[in-house]
Amino acid sequence: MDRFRIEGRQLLNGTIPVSGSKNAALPILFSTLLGGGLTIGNIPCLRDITTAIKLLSQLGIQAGHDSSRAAWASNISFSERDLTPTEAPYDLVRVMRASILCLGPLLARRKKARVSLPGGCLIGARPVDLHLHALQKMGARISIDHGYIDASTDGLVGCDIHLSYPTVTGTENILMAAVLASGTSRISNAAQEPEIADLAHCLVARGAKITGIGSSVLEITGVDELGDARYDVMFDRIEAGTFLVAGALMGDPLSISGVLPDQMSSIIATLEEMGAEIEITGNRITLSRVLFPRGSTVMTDPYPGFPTDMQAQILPLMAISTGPSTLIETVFESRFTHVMEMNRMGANIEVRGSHAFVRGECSLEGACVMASDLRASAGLVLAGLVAHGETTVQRVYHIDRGYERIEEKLSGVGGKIWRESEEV
Ligand SMILES: CC(=O)N[C@H]1[C@@H](OP(=O)(O)OP(=O)(O)OC[C@H]2O[C@@H](n3ccc(=O)[nH]c3=O)[C@H](O)[C@@H]2O)O[C@H](CO)[C@@H](O)[C@@H]1O
Ligand SMILES: C=C(OP(=O)(O)O)C(=O)O
Repeated sequence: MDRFRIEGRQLLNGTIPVSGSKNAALPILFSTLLGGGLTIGNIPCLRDITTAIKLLSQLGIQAGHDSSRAAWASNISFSERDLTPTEAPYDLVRVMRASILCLGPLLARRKKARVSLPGGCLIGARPVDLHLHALQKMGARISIDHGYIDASTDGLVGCDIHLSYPTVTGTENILMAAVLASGTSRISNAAQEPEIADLAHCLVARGAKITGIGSSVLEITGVDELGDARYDVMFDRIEAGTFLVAGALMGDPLSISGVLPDQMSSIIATLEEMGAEIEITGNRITLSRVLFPRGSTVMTDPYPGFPTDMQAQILPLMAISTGPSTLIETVFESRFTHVMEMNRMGANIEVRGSHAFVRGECSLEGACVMASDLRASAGLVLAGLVAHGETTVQRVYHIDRGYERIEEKLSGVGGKIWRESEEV
């Protein structure tokens, strides 16, 4: 197990290139189960991506290279080798919930799937009932057996699906299933996250018929098969937002490059409200540290709202602000595990239900803290960057799920952050 050691209060100056998006790359990777050959570019080197490629290989999808870290390439070609396997086992689903994304494609292409139930996690219960109801409506027979979703069909049939909540992976699973279903499907109240549009554009490039991309109503007319294509994954909005907060904390100035600023408006607006002066030039965003950040009220929401995947990262800025802030988490019921650790660094945050009340005016101090999930880890790294003295963030395997070489990217702009092996 690795940990990060961070020497705080170093000014960050320069440009950080933003990597390909984890949450766009994963559904695109699982879409290879729909058939056809696909070369994917701009794939980030992340633990979740290697897990996905391992699962795909067990499901008969061949990656055109050795996907180990040492031999990593950001362009990888995928092709179908064997259409018989249909099981996503617990040991892989357990380490990555997004494995549920193989359910829709497997059912559509192979008419059968056995996928371990992902179960709850530290950020909330995270059921998949909306995925299952929609697939049942399309003609899947589904039962739960010893912790596994057992699904089969004689052929999926397009239909109207209204989602009672705009679930992200739910929308992606249904979209992928509908692409090979017979007839037309209409998904209303679909999630509108840009990563879903990225998946849809990739499917269209392979011959899928989808309209309404980027909106809350998707219409899909099924096709018999998908063709070959090459597709580059979009930038990671959450990685980009994380570095923007680093800029607001310690930028001198700090830029991020390779982004579409329009897709980051809620994060940019929040930072501006807190006092950041943000300059946007093409696909680059620049800001400097905010000497006296203002407190704010931020509520997480589905896109285009403020992303829940950014709430742990905005907290250190709130903690040092000149006035109080309130952070309201509406997407997941228990996504505040980082608060206790931030309080150990001197923050003054009180959680009551879905609300975190941040007193502000704190001077954060380095401490030994423990990461409990992916974004919690990122929030603790940011707290370490602005804290006085040394911070140690333990269990950084969480951050390796979703941030590509974060310590190298931060060191490259002047941060003092080192990866060390943790003694167990
Ligand atoms: C791999 C990926 O893209 N992960 C993202 C995806 O997760 P994920 O797709 O799991 O998140 P959802 O949008 O599905 O979940 C949002 C809310 O809906 C609830 N829900 C969801 C499905 C369902 O069948 N029933 C149900 O009740 C969940 O418990 C949660 O409270 O979107 C989240 C919300 O933006 C992000 O935090 C995750 O980073
Ligand atoms: C919660 C996240 O990922 P996942 O849905 O894969 O757990 C995340 O990216 O912050």
